[in-house]
Amino acid sequence: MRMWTAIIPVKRLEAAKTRLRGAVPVDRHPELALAMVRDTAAAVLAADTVAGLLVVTDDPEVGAAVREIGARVAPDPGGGLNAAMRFGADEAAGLAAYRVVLAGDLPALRPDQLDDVLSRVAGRSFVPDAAGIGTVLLAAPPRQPLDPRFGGPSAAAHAGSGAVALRGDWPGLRQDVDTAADLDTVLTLGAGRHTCGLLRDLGLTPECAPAA
Ligand SMILES: Nc1nc2c(ncn2[C@@H]2O[C@H](COP(=O)(O)OP(=O)(O)OP(=O)(O)O)[C@@H](O)[C@H]2O)c(=O)[nH]1
Ligand SMILES: C=C(OP(=O)(O)O)C(=O)O
Repeated sequence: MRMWTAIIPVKRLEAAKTRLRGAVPVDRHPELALAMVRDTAAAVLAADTVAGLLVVTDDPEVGAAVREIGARVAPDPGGGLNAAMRFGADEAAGLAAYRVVLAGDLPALRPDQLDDVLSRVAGRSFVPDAAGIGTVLLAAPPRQPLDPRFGGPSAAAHAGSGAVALRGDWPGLRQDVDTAADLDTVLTLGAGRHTCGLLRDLGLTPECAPAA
């Protein structure tokens, strides 16, 4: 089986998920951002096709949480999301590896969905988000630069740059959480245990992913 190095960029928690503010009480907001990162990272590390996970972040709490489950941490180079992805994939992981970059806000991701996607990758490829506008995953085979074009209508930008769009039945993978409405959808898809636990603590009744 082809083994992938996964990369997840994560902003500092105090600056993260601004469009999601108000979905939970303000004092729990950083905790929600962290819970989503932890669930995304755990699902990635549980995938059979993934050999290792590198998280690009300057946030000490995120760094400690993902190290605890076996991820490596690289510092944020500055310059925004695409710079962090490029650094993680092309420099820290290195061009010799199979590299896949994912957003850190996929709390309903399931390992088998990631395995299914990665088993289909031939050249540089991406998975559009649930709305078909953004991107949740970009993969590059060895020797091919990642060339990330995240931000705004990035699905069109990735297609325009020659990446292949992969489509399949991967609802957890495709559901990133940018807004309160996205969080509602995740409640029905089944969030991972950290996000689920936090939401339950807040009195909500989320569907939860089966224990790994
Ligand atoms: N390391 C790093 N990660 C980033 C940066 N900007 C965004 N990310 C991460 O990239 C992923 C997708 O980003 P967004 O969905 O736009 O998340 P966000 O920037 O926290 O959300 P908004 O504030 O609502 O725009 C998340 O895992 C973010 O934490 C950055 O400058 N550096
Ligand atoms: C950065 C992106 O995501 P979001 O819309 O979740 O910020 C993107 O899809 O390119």
